[in-house]
Amino acid sequence: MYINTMPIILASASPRRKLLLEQVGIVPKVIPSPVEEEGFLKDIDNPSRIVESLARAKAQWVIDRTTLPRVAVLAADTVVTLEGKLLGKPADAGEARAMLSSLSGSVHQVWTGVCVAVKSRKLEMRTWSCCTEVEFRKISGEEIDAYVLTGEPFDKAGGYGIQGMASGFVRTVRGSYTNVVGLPLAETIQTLIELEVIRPGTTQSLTTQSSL
Ligand SMILES: Cc1cn([C@H]2C[C@H](O)[C@@H](COP(=O)(O)OP(=O)(O)OP(=O)(O)O)O2)c(=O)[nH]c1=O
Repeated sequence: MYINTMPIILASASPRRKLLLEQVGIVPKVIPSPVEEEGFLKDIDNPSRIVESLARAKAQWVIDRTTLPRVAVLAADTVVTLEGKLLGKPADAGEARAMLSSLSGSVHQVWTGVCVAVKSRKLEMRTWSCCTEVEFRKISGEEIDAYVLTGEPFDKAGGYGIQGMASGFVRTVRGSYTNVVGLPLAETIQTLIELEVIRPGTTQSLTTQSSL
């Protein structure tokens, strides 16, 4: 239900971010950015600054390499915080189990930073972040073991996917749901419209009728 006014590059390998955009009719080209999180994680007391800096760096990496005269680049980064501790992606099963048991029976925050960079005659960059509070019910050690065995935790901040089998762990969500999945969709669409990257409309014929 949106028409691109210029090519959109998604600077992210996350299949979830691509799916969220496609769900509303925005079809991006994907060019993942190899920006690593390590150098950005020092500012532990300021998760919004961490995810915003990472999103901006991912977008900048792609902008620096594109030769297209008019293009929009969209990048994002997601982290989880629990009582001031930052949780990225678990490196192994032990770390995934530890993350999930720390999330059990408590409330944590999911932060996503987003950067939209539009290159035409000049470069305009907008960066912001969103925070959602997620409450997990108490989950048993057996449930954690079984969940880790599915493999779902490994490419996800905090070691879980709210859109997947961990949906049964979630008691409440306060804030944007799509922010938890990796891209706050309402704010992203709003920004893309404001920067004239997309506009409402459809390329499909409205006169198509089924023949009876
Ligand atoms: C909390 C949570 C995170 N996630 C995902 C969103 C992100 O893809 C991932 C966090 O990792 P990110 O580093 O933000 O993104 P990525 O490595 O998948 O992709 P890229 O760096 O190329 O942009 O965790 C879920 O899919 N569901 C959830 O419930």
